[in-house]
Amino acid sequence: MSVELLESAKKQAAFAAVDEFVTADTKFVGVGSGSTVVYAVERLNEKAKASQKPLHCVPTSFQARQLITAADSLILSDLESCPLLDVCIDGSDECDADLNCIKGGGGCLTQEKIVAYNSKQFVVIADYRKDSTVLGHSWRLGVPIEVIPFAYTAVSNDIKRLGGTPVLRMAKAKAGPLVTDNGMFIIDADWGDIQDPAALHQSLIVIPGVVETGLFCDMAKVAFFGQADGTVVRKTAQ
Ligand SMILES: O=C[C@H](O)[C@H](O)[C@H](O)COP(=O)(O)O
Repeated sequence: MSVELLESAKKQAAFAAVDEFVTADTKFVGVGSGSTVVYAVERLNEKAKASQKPLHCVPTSFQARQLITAADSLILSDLESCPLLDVCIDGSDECDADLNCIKGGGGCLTQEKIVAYNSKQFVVIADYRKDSTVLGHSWRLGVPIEVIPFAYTAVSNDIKRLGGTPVLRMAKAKAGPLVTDNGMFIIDADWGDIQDPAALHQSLIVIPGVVETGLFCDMAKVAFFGQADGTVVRKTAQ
């Protein structure tokens, strides 16, 4: 599939989600991170401009903050000012049949989970490649796990004990590890097909040094998947 068609699939998904979940009554929106969210912000900005009503947007990353700031009709906000959001719209690296997600492929996950948790609705937008049945099946880069730098070897050893294969994520244009928006490292850990993502998350989150995992379980109720043919498949959690 061409890059143009893939981008178009992302855009269709993002526009469909914003059009359904951002209504005249919507005031507070969580803005996810990644390449698909760029189109959601474009649509949010169009809606805010057309309605002339304030749309307060809480970012989930430095990237999201920049997108909101660059959009001339959106109001940049935070969880102190807006502790409960109407909706959070975010991308995903893989989504299973129950709409559990793997997130963090772009290095953002902890702020994303906090914002999604503090939203009345969490809506996923993605292209068709992310639509899966079992997590870990199509996303082969591993589950992103954000860790305190001091603890990364200890956490890696615990991940091995849990049957995973941990890899410290390295930066692209800097020597050494990737450093997240929170000053942390990311370990990508592969388990192959993950039959019980909630149980795996629980095993990981109790390890000292783990800040958050990229397993978003039982959070999304609706997902929009842009297709290669320009249509959008809307799925609800089973
Ligand atoms: O770290 C990045 C975030 O979790 C993204 O939402 C996720 O990687 C999906 O990104 P994209 O829309 O670029 O596929």
